[in-house]
Parts: sequence; C-alpha cells; structure tokens
Amino acid sequence: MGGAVAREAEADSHEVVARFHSDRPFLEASRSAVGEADMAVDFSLPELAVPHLRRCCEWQVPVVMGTTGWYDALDDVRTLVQEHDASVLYAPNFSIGVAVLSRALGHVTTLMDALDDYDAFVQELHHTKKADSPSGTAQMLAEQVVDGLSRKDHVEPETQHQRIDPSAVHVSSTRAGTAFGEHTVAFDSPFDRVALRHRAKNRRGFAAGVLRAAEWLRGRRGLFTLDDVLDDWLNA
Ligand SMILES: NC(=O)C1=CN([C@@H]2O[C@H](COP(=O)(O)OP(=O)(O)OC[C@H]3O[C@@H](n4cnc5c(N)ncnc54)[C@H](O)[C@@H]3O)[C@@H](O)[C@H]2O)C=CC1
Ligand SMILES: O=C(O)C1=N[C@H](C(=O)O)C[C@H](O)C1
Repeated sequence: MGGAVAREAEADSHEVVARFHSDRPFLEASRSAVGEADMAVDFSLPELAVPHLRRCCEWQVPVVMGTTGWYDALDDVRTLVQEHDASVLYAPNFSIGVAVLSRALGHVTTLMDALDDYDAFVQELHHTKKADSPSGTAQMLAEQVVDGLSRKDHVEPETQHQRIDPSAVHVSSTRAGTAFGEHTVAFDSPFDRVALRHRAKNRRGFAAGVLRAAEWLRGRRGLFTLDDVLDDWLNA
C-alpha cells in the first residue's frame, strides 16, 4: 500500500518527504529523517503498528494508520494519544465504499434487532500475501453486528468443528489469488438472505481515502477513525 499512497499523493501535488520499509526501518531512523513532514502514513505490519504510532506521537507527527491487526492495543493507543496530545486517525479500510457500508450496516442492524429469525455472518476474501486474519475490516463489521444485535455477544473468527454458538457472529476468511479485498455482511432467515457487500477493484480507493483522511486530520488533535471524516466527505 505504501507505493499506492505515494503515487496518489504525488499525483495530488503532495511531497513525499521520506519512505521507510524493511530495508530502511522507521524505528531505526532519526527525527531528522522525516524533516518537516506534516503527516505520516503507515501501512506496515501488525507488530510494527503500535511502536510506529508511539514514535510518531513522541515526535509530534500526526499519523494516518492503515495497518490492521493491532486493535487489541487500542486502549494503550488511546492513552498514548492523550499523553502526547497527539493526532492519530486509524481505519481498517480507507475505501469510501466501506465507510458507507459501515454506516448502512448500523441502520440495518437496528432493524434486524427486532427480527429474531435473522442470523448474521461475515465473509472476507483477500490475496495470498495478506499477513493477518481475519481482516481488520471483517473484524470491525462483525463487532458492529455484535453491538447492534442483542442476541449476539461475540465474534467467532475461527473455523468451527462443532455447532456454532448461536450468540456468535461467525467470520470466515479465504485467502486466494490476488483479490484486493471483498467483504460481505449477511443476515440469513428461513425465508431469505439480506447481504451488504463491498469489493475493492484495485488499491486506489484505499489510497484516495488515506489522502482525504490526512487532509481532514491536519490541525486536529485526538484519536479518530474514518467515520469522523465521513460527514465532511459526503457534504463536500
Ligand atoms: N486500511 C486500509 O484501507 C488497508 C489496510 N491494509 C493493511 O495494511 C497493512 C500492510 O498491507 P500491504 O501494504 O498490503 O502489505 P505489504 O507487505 O505490501 O507492505 C508491508 C510493508 O511494511 C514494510 N516493512 C516491513 N518491515 C518494516 C520495518 N521494520 N520498518 C518499516 N517498514 C517495514 C515492508 O517493507 C512493506 O513495504 C496490512 O496490515 C493490511 O491489512 C492494506 C490495504 C488497505
Ligand atoms: O491486506 C489487505 O490487502 C487489506 N487489508 C485491510 C483489512 O485487513 O481489512 C483492508 C482491505 O480489505 C485490504
């Protein structure tokens, strides 16, 4: 993703001050390496996300965090941001289409909460290079369903070798080929199935969302998500 974001940024007249990767690790860089950068964008590895966030907070560089797989540490990151009065915006998926799907899902789960016949599940498909599973987006969508449906109380991301607990939202992950990222949230009753689906056709949608989020974040302090950007985006 780093390359896709850099291309989109340069096409939009932003300057890419520095790029870090496995041969030039960010955590080994000095403050001067990022110069006057007014924003950092991170698409790296789950285990690097929090150390990278910490370094950016210490250096007072606002961050747009796209890396997934670190959300168990969200409370620590919230504390970190408060301690440093820092600026961080994170999202498991920077596509505007997923932001809209997520808003729509909020409305759908409110309706479905009154319709006990409907069970809910999430499916995701990604390319074989993906390091984390389930995807951050699938995890987010499944948690949204748990929050919205009183008959569900947890997410189950593992293959079940027994009957599924009816209070679980099952998330299944497939890794195959070069799929950019597909997510389906579905509600299944004895009579029909209602599904919301997003399919990324390439990586440009993620990169465009990152730029939009970075522009929104400038001058703001706190911990934000793409949902905070959405109202301005839709009304622009
Ligand atoms: N939020 C969103 O919209 C999206 C999130 N992602 C997430 O972004 C993350 C990265 O995904 P991809 O870009 O597809 O993976 P990738 O494997 O192409 O990129 C990982 C990058 O991390 C770099 N890296 C490895 N060690 C490093 C170190 N010590 N210091 C600095 N950089 C280091 C690698 O050089 C590489 O450039 C994943 O967690 C993925 O789920 C991916 C696409 C969209
Ligand atoms: O690794 C990817 O490629 C993607 N990861 C994100 C996720 O984990 O949800 C977003 C997108 O689906 C692509």
